[in-house]
Amino acid sequence: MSTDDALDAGPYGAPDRELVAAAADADDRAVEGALRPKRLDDFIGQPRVREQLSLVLHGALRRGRAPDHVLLSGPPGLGKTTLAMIISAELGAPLRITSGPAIERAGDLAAVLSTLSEGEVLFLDEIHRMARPAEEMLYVAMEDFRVDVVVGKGPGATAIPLDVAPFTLVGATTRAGMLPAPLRDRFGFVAHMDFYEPADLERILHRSAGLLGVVLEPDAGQEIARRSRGTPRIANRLLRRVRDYAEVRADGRLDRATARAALRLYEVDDEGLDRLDRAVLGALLKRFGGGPVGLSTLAVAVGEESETVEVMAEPFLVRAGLLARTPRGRVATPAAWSHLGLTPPPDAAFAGAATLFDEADIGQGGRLDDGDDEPGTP
Ligand SMILES: Nc1ncnc2c1ncn2[C@@H]1O[C@H](COP(=O)(O)OP(=O)(O)OP(=O)(O)O)[C@@H](O)[C@H]1O
Repeated sequence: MSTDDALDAGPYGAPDRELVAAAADADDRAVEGALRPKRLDDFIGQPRVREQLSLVLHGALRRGRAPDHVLLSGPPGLGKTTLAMIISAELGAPLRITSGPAIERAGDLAAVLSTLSEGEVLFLDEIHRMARPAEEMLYVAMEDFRVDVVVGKGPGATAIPLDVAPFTLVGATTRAGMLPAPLRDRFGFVAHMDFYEPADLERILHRSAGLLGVVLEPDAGQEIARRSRGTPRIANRLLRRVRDYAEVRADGRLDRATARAALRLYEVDDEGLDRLDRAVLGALLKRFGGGPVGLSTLAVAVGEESETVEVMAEPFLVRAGLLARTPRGRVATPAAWSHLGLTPPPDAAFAGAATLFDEADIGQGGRLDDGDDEPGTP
């Protein structure tokens, strides 16, 4: 098997997206649910978001009113769903969960909104993927607690206004830049969630190990945290894989040697890069000489959707200082070349020479020209 094949294949020869994919198998999802912190005090890391949110919630509780609508934005697996559940728990209010892709028509949203009870928290995951007509209905509902249901078609169509009980919308998005401004502006509080520090991930891992009933040795915790791409979901998932390895192949102890061996088996490298990250970097360096190259060209080269590369791989690669988004396309940094053990050609474009963008744009869907229309892009 060539190195590239090895990158493309999982431990059993099948494509291995398990460690990074947002969709875990049913078992993993059940465990993931059990590991969620239930109250704001148990939520580790993100101190700014926690403090700001705490003020929003406690201010509303003191006034006895529903709090402002909340938008949570950031890369997958950082705890947006967990925070939505915490908001409902802190308010002592019921939680209704739906998602943008499930709302294909305005009528789907009207059905949800018209059955909300007073004070209910509505969690709308992937809010940027909701149908346009539903978005317009949502603006009105957020502001006036009313929906206009249109009956009939053409000139005879009439809008029947329906009252909606005062509710709190918690929207979550990996691409805040894709939300139309009128929708974004109707959120009273926007929380930008950032990747976690390794020390916070270590605390999350020890808490999770306690809940799973296993003893995680401190240096193993450090090792897993360092390779978790700043993401609690990945940290918890790696912990479960290390536990499997310890139980099946070793003496059951979750120590550093076992953690290292398990992570090697699952193709998580020293910096936490997984198969998709390395495939993206590999294509950028080996096929496009380090860039600049457009996002969709890069995505085709690794056999993925542009959105998968943009949401799942890029934010971390940017954060790790391996890739930069520039107006002309994606560019590898010198660190990317050395990470893959390659020597840059003398004419390689380096990110340092290009205009860099604020990290807040990355993963929030900040619209940059991805350079796809650039003449000469392969
Ligand atoms: N701050 C935290 N402290 C402890 N555990 C956390 C924290 N944040 C997230 N987790 C854990 O990480 C897992 C993923 O979190 P969650 O599902 O809330 O992420 P998400 O941002 O909603 O992801 P997605 O956008 O992919 O749905 C959960 O099982 C939860 O246990």
